[in-house]
Amino acid sequence: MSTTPANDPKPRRRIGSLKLLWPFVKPHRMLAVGWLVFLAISSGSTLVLPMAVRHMIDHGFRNSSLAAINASFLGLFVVALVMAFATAARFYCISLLGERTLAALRSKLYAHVIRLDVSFFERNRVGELISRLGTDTEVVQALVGSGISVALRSAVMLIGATVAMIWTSPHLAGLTALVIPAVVLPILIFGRRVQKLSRASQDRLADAAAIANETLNAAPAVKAYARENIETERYGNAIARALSTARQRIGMRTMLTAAVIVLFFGAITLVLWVGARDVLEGSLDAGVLAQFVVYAMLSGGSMMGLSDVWGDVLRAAGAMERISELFNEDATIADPLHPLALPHPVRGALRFEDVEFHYPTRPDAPALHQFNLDIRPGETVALVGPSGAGKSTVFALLLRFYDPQRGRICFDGIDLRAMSLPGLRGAIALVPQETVIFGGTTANNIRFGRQDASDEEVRAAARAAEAHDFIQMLPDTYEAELGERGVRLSGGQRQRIAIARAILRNAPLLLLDEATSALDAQSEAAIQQALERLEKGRTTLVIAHRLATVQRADRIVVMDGGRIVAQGTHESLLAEGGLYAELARLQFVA
Ligand SMILES: Nc1ncnc2c1ncn2[C@@H]1O[C@H](COP(=O)(O)OP(=O)(O)OP(=O)(O)O)[C@@H](O)[C@H]1O
Repeated sequence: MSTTPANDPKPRRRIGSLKLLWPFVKPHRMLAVGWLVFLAISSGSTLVLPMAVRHMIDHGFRNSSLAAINASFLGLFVVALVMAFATAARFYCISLLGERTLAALRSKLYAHVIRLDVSFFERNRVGELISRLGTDTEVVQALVGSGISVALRSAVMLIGATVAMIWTSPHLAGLTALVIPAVVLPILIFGRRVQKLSRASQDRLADAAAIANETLNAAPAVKAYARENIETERYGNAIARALSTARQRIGMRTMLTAAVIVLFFGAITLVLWVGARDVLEGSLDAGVLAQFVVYAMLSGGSMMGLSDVWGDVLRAAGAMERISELFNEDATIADPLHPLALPHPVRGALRFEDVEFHYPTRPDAPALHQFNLDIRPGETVALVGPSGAGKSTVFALLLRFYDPQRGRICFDGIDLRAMSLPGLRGAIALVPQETVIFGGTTANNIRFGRQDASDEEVRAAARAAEAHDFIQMLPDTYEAELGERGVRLSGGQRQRIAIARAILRNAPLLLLDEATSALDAQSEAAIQQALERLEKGRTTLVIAHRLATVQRADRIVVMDGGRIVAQGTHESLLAEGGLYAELARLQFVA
């Protein structure tokens, strides 16, 4: 996903990526229109000011009647009032437009990313994604909320002041035009370099953010291995790389700014010098020269505003390009055009037909090989085998986190790929090896299993999962805040929350991945009963490392190296000897 500056696309295409912003700006175009109107008013009133200056110099002071002076200054004040109001209104419109655009962009980006395949999250570091949601969108907001405003205002002022300069003195304006290329050229040359460096520095920052995210999330592990110094150095190096790119960018921009100012004021001084000689010769009015000077200053200021903002435009274009890369990522695991629904009621028959599968990141290492398995409705099947045998992979394929490269998997006779994802996943309850607890109350954490469950149902599920007792001991019981900023649960407690979720989900297919591994013997015995009740009447696949779980199963499937090497009951497999007997002898302890 990260692109090296060396293969950067052409700047024109880069700037073109800003077009992608339009759908986010469009719903708020009235703000943009309001902004344009106020921009016109404020720019207009600014352009009127020099005329008032000329008027005062040419007439006001010479025929110094008090009434005329009063009128001049009152006029000036009114123009200033209009300018103030229009400027404030313009600021309001554009800032709000920026915020709204950013909010819409962030929401849409998140909604897109969260739907991407599981493999996408394996290929990309979460820290980097968070940086895109944060930093990149902020850069874009800076452009929409102020950069574009400065750019357009400067452009309008530049055009207005230029026209006014020509109108004031075509002779001096012509001279000015001759020296303009000397000012514009450096902007173009340095601008391109600034833009390349902008993108590179954003990339480096995202790298650093990814490291921080990874290590801060695993702070206990870092401490346990006393790696604070090593990690600090790693992060420091990443920041140093970001800093060095940023320094190059700042250096380039500094040169750009200096060059523009020197060249511009050089040009203005030259023109003024000629104008002053004209005044001395009597071919030019002093008032006209004064008016021309003010317009020239205005156009100079605008020009600088433009050169300043050009860097922002390029930065935002770079950021938008990175954002659009994310938008261009498509989920390959997606709903078919005309999804088939599971029968009513769901029976729960599963069938793996000649399944071949390797993880996208490991094309040379098949995780499942010639995998064939038929599971009857309501059957409880235990998957056993050494670590890395492919047991969790069977679950990942059933959940359609990945599609097999060959063969097919059917649920009640329907190929998983022919179903909608919510249709398929809605029929599955998973108790994973690692339970994730989200920020929120205990009740809502259990409700993760089924959003619309009532408080009563949540409690009943907790009771059945043997979680009620420990929840009662929490401060605020079911309303206790869990997760990062709340109560931390033990491994066994988390596992019981996960089981409660599965109970609440009440799905026809139950996937238990070492569901009781973190429990003590007493809780496990109680939970085994709860699970046994839960398994009644639904198809259950259990990944088991423990004898107790395995003996409960109707059938045991022994896996090794991505294949099924034996299957049967506990007794028959023991009698057969082989891998199962060996595992049983070791009590399945992995
Ligand atoms: N996301 C992944 N990307 C690449 N390879 C993976 C991924 N997950 C698992 N593998 C590989 O696929 C093979 C099967 O892994 P799997 O997790 O299915 O084994 P398992 O039998 O569940 O092991 P365990 O009992 O240790 O959990 C292993 O060689 C593993 O390294």
